[in-house]
Amino acid sequence: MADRLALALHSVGLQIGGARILHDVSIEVATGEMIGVIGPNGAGKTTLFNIISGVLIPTSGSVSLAGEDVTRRKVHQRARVGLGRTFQTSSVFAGLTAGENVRLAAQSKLGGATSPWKFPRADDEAAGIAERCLEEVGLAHHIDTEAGVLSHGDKRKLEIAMLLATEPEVVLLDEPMAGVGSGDVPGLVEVIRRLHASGRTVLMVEHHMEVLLGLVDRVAVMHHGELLAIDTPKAVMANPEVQKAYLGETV
Ligand SMILES: Nc1ncnc2c1ncn2[C@@H]1O[C@H](COP(=O)(O)OP(=O)(O)OP(=O)(O)O)[C@@H](O)[C@H]1O
Repeated sequence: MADRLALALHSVGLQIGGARILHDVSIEVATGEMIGVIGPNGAGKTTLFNIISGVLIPTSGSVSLAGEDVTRRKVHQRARVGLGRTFQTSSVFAGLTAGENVRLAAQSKLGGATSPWKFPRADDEAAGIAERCLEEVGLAHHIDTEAGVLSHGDKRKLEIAMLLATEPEVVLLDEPMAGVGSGDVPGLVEVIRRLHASGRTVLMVEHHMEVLLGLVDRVAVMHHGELLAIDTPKAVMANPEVQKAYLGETV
């Protein structure tokens, strides 16, 4: 079983000064599984993503990707092992077209120039990848549209296309629905569902509970820097400890 784990956190902790930010977090994610990460504000969800992606190094415990210990590896080294991530805030270049944005992401993977002023010819490999990835998120018709004029929902899809261009096996989505209008939610949900259906392993922090519960295989609940529960959506929502942690909030 261990060799089929896409991601394993073993007793991960993070202490900053006197503050205990994360404590004893252990999570095993099977290849192809989709996990939702929830928890009240300040519970440690973003910190957890930062530790998985290498932005932060834990002060205790270990992180493995596809069976490889990456605890002390840098962000770009983890990308090489197959980890990709989107952020809460948009990371697209507003002045470039959707196609150019994805080409830049593809070039970073291919090891080419990432400067927007040094595009290789349109028929190169990166351009092909860009077309394929935009197609996968349903944005092929926007290949020549300036990213800045896309709706929030389409910008989120574009970020996912940029992520796909780096060919990740494990994908971290940080609040993909944030700022997205209700009309754009179903389309974005469908893109995330396909991401999962294509066999990729997905971890998603999302406050939009209805969306999250309908998508994921399991839910990890963070509370005060600890993992309170990890189980199926149904079991987690029926868990009295989880309900107590959310007292005063709508689950
Ligand atoms: N560098 C740091 N130094 C001190 N405290 C920090 C640091 N980074 C995070 N924290 C604290 O750690 C806790 C967890 O923060 P984190 O951003 O991971 O929570 P979160 O669950 O993502 O919250 P939200 O839902 O509001 O985004 C918070 O109390 C935060 O103030």
